Amino acid sequence: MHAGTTLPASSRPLAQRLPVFPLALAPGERVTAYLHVQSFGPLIVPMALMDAPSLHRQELLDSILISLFFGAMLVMLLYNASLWLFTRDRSYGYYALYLLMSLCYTLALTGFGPLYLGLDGPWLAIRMYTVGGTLCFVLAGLYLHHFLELQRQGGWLKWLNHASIGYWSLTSLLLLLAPYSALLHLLNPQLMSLVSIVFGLATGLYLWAKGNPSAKLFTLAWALLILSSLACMLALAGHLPLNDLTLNSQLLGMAVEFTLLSIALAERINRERAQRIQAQQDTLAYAERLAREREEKLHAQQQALRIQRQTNEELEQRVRQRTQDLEQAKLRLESAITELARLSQTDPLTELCNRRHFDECIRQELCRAKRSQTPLALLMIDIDHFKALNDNHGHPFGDECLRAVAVLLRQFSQRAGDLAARFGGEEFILLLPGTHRTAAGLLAENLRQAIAALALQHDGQTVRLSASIGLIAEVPHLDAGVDELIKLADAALYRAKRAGRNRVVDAAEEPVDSPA
Ligand SMILES: Nc1nc2c(ncn2[C@@H]2O[C@H](COP(=O)(O)OP(=O)(O)OP(=O)(O)O)[C@@H](O)[C@H]2O)c(=O)[nH]1
Repeated sequence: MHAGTTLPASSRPLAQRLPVFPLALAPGERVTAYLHVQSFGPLIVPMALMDAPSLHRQELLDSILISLFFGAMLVMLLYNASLWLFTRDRSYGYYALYLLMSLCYTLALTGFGPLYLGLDGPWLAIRMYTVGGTLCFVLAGLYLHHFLELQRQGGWLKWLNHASIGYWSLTSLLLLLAPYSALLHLLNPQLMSLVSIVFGLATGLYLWAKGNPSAKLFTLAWALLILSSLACMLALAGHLPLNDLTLNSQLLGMAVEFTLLSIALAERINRERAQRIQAQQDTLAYAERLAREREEKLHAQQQALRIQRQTNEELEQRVRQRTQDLEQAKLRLESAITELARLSQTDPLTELCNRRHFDECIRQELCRAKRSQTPLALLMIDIDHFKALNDNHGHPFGDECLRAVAVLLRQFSQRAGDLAARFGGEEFILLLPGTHRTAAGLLAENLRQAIAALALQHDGQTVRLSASIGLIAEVPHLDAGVDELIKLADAALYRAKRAGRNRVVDAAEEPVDSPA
């Protein structure tokens, strides 16, 4: 009879997952049975002789326990595979694959795969066990790399793990192609398993000590797997009692390891979620702070703008005010200048033109008269006996008389271009451009009469004035000068004085009129 996992179930004497050989014995019969054992790897051969009901009871119990184990594995596998699908976090993907490979390995180890899933036949049964086991190390290494973030740790840890992954990948490939027995001495997988397991534990402990939050549960899970595997190995070596517990301790350890690793992943999800929430809160707080700062900046800018606008308005207002002040000052200055100019041209007592202004005007009028060859008349008026008047009635009254004569002079010089000026003392001069001799003589006579008609009151007395007038009126010849003109008028005046005063004398002839 032949039995074993490498045989199809149909070729086995009994369709059992473990090698079972039926023995039909009569009561009290003695038989000698020989068992030839051949294995491609380590094999436990716990021999037992039991009747059919006991075998079925035992098998049922084993199947329930192992099925529970597979069920738990399957649930965790699906759970982690779905987590990977939704999160795309490679830790979940590698862990799900790790569970899948562990499932293959344990299916082969327990004999469930070849028996119930039809995964029998020497090639497949052996590969499920060997390649499933080595791929477990590959995926455990990848899981370790991502779950404990060895990339971030860098250095020797990362490279040792890479080396372990490389070794187990190569072994998996070779085991797919070559028989296990041929590679056994070359690859020494038992020793390398021990090295990898110890490396995993050391890595977990090291990172736990460094404060990696995921390392704690990982280390616990890994340590439990090692302890359970150790218990199984010690039981097999005869150092511990070989019973159902020690025999299946590795499976138990794996179940606890898977559970702890799942919890570790769940804890990581929770931690990462908390970190995400914290990060979101931080981001929110940061965004709020930014918004607040921006608002404050905006407010400050608006305030600065308002202040600037206010300052500008104030400045403009001040500039406007200052411009108005300047305009007014300019106007005042101009009027002051005008007033000054007027004052500089005006005799303060009589408010007629003064001598200086008269000199300027007569020069211009003389030029114009020469250019246009029009007549220019000049009247020199001197109040008679003014000294006596001053002496008799006082100087202030003399001033009043001068002002009264000035009023008359203004009345007699109304045409455009006419100019009445105080020539000095009690002497006045009247410039009449464009006035012919006859008209000038007539005007001089009327003026004389008007002066003579003045009746000024002083101390209850009526004071009368008279004036002598020298007149010249002619179209000036081209060489004529102002001095010459004045001299001629003055000479006529002198003659009027000499002739008895209160009269008009034309420079060109004898006096035109004399008092009666
Ligand atoms: N009140 C007053 N008297 C003045 C002013 N200017 C000159 N006089 C006086 O006028 C007088 C002029 O006298 P005179 O030059 O001798 O001439 P007059 O007495 O008028 O004699 P005749 O001209 O010859 O008729 C002087 O006594 C001056 O003091 C003035 O602004 N106000």
